[in-house]
Amino acid sequence: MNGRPPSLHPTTKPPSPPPILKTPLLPTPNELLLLSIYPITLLLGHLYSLLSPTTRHLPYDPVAQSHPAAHAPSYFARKNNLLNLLFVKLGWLWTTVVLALFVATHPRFGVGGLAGQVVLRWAGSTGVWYLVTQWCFGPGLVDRSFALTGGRCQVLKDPVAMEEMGKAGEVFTRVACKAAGGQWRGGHDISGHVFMLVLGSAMVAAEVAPAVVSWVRLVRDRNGVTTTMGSDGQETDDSAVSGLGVKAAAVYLALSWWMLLMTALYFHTWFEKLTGLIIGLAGFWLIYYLPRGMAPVRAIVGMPGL
Ligand SMILES: CCCCCCCC/C=C\CCCCCCCC(=O)SCCNC(=O)CCNC(=O)[C@H](O)C(C)(C)COP(=O)(O)OP(=O)(O)OC[C@H]1O[C@@H](n2cnc3c(N)ncnc32)[C@H](O)[C@@H]1OP(=O)(O)O
Repeated sequence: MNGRPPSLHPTTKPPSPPPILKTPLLPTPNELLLLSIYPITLLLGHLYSLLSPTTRHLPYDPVAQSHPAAHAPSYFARKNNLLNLLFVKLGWLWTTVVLALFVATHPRFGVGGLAGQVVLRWAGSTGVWYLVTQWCFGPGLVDRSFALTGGRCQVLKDPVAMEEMGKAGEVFTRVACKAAGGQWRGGHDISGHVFMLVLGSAMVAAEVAPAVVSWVRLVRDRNGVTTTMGSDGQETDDSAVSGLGVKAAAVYLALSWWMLLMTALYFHTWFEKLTGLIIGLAGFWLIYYLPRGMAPVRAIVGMPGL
């Protein structure tokens, strides 16, 4: 002890908090919160299906990826439910229609090359969807990965056709297999529903969210009677941010979430849904995050809301 009282103003600085990893290539905390809706929906839906007394004892057909129709626990557990046939099976068409409606009805796309940049981002996402589900220099990636993991089309009704296919060692598609009266079995079947619902809804949300955020800001400003100006200083028109395009997008996003939940509840194994989610998010990252960190690419495709 030197008899001196301890200083009230220590000269050494308190340790600074660890630096937060900030990179344009990763989602911001708010974006992460929104994106977490996908894994949470899949996880809770799947857990419910394992625990629920109504579904857990029902027979499940791993080849059809569903409960047999006679034992379907609900209308949405049947493949021929109307939302599946009209909304998901034509899902990319609806994604395109909703995005086009948004661009056509929102005034911010009237000037500059903004609409062109949305079309470029749409084209990128469409390319990803096409390569994964439809065609990738032959069968799409979903069908290729099925064949690579040991899957084959078994044409049970026609042994000759089956032998021919076996000899050719062809990569068949699920659609062609079903059309030939066969069963697509034995491989890892990435959930196309999860992939497409995640990629399409994330794209629509990313494009439309900035307009809704500016609308929320406008309402808040009005409540405080401060201003009716939008973020760009122009007078903001309510219909521009809550108009037909935004309403269509809201309906589209609600239906996408519902069908994702239904897939989580009644279809596919957990791993097949997980791989659908990972590929869907990877596709979204490729089109919406990678360009953020590459200035020349960003200058061409832009970013939603900027
Ligand atoms: C700002 C934009 C402006 C644009 C301006 C354009 C300018 C350029 C100018 C000019 C160009 C114009 C060009 C436009 C073109 C646009 C692109 C199109 O629209 S193309 C046409 C539309 N086609 C689609 O949309 C197909 C979408 N569907 C698919 O891709 C597949 O069906 C997919 C990926 C959704 C699913 O494939 P799975 O159903 O075969 O496979 P799994 O998801 O693994 O499911 C396995 C089984 O489980 C059932 N299942 C799974 N989840 C289910 C659920 N929730 N409910 C019921 N069944 C479920 C399924 O039904 C399936 O059964 P089971 O094979 O049918 O027997």
